[in-house]
Amino acid sequence: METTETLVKEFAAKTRVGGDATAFAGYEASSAERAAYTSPEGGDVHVVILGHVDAGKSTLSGRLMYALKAVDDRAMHKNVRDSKASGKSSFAWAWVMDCRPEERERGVTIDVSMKRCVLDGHRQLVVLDAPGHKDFVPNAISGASQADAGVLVIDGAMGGFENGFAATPGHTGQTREHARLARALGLHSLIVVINKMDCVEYGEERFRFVVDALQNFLIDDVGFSQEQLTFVPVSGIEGTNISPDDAAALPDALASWYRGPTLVDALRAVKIPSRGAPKPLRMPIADIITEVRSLGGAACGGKIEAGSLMKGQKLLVMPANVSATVKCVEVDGIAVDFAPIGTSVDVGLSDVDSRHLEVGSVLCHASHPITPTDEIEVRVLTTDMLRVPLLKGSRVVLHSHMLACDATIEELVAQVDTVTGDVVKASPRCITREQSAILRIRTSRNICVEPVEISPTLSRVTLRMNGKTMALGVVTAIWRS
Ligand SMILES: Nc1nc2c(ncn2[C@@H]2O[C@H](COP(=O)(O)OP(=O)(O)OP(=O)(O)O)[C@@H](O)[C@H]2O)c(=O)[nH]1
Repeated sequence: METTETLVKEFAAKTRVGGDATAFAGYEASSAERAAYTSPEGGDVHVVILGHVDAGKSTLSGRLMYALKAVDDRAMHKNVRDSKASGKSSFAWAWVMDCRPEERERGVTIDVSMKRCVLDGHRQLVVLDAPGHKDFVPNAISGASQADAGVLVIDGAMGGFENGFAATPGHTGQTREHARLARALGLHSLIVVINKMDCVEYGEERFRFVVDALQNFLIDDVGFSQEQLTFVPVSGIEGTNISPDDAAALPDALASWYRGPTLVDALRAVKIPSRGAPKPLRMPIADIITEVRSLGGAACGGKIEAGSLMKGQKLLVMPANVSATVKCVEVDGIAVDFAPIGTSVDVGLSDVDSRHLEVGSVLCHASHPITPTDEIEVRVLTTDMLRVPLLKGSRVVLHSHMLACDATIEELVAQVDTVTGDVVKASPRCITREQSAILRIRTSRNICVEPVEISPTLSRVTLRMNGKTMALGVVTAIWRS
């Protein structure tokens, strides 16, 4: 067993690596990579659908897929027929996304499902439908960590919004938790969909009531700016206000007062911010693929968060630190020679044992790999779900991109001001709810994360305890052994 003394000795031998703009000074990007980094369109738009359980996320995602022609009439007729036969006809649209037998049986989303369609002339939309149930929040986190923008679905029916937004001891609606996740995981914009408007006769008063309450919370408590938010009233079940192509079908009760965008208009307006200078390949593994024959024996899927992937390229799988060669790259089942930053891909690898591929590992540029670590410094904001103060020695589950790992808080470095980041108290004895803090954390195994100055996406962390999200933030430094 490790004693405190051995841990201190071990820690003293490590080197702190903070953010450094010159980290990849020697990296020479290819011209195709540079072009992808400066493209005004910025590649695929990844959107995560979040919200309280039963808010209507899967139904809405199904409608969206249909409106954008990713599901045809035949497939929809089959869903209607099959859902009716199993006595679950109200879930026909949700079944477009919820494909697992267990999900269909229980009428709940368990894992994130991903579907792709054409958003406009040039861009693809990748929809990640996240589960709303509190037991599956880790899956919602991994969905949100791949996304550029979020759609927060609110049940607008009387009592529905109130239930999802509740914040009483013993019952916290997932609306609050998901909104905080969306912000902490760095989503650039949030489309807030007020769903089930058919249940309130498309009334303006109800829409305004829900928007006012949410706007105050999202701006004052969560930290979104007004410009990052768009509010859209819809009915997923009736297909109302989903796409501009259906504009003629707006019910009079809504058309009489609503002049804003449809959901598809709001999605088309999502802009991907500038990506800065090209960086070496980073692709966190989101899933291991076993059944797609064209990809071969060692294959995985994920989103390229930095750099690019090319057929024939040599790379390193970290933290295992084993090399591999890219045998093939597929985008939506179609083989490509090159895939740039921001693309969700399936990759077949050769010269590697598939046992080295794990969800949460990262495919890296062969000469500029990520540094694995088991000691990190994070700057976090604790949530109102933190009931027991954080202490030195508190055990948590750390989530970052696709990985989840047991971890221990080794040191409360400082309590800092939530707005300015200035140190309020060095080495505090404890950290309570809704406080900002710098913590040193030791993970139970080597993980791949990067300081926020180097990678905004691979630095985001969520700390959970007893199934609740109790702190959200970013990695500020790692220690190299
Ligand atoms: N009246 C009405 N019912 C809706 C609407 N959208 C969804 N529902 C119903 O709400 C229930 C839940 O819908 P889902 O789409 O499965 O909800 P969800 O948010 O994806 O559920 P989880 O992923 O399990 O959290 C189903 O019975 C739907 O038919 C709507 O716009 N109006």
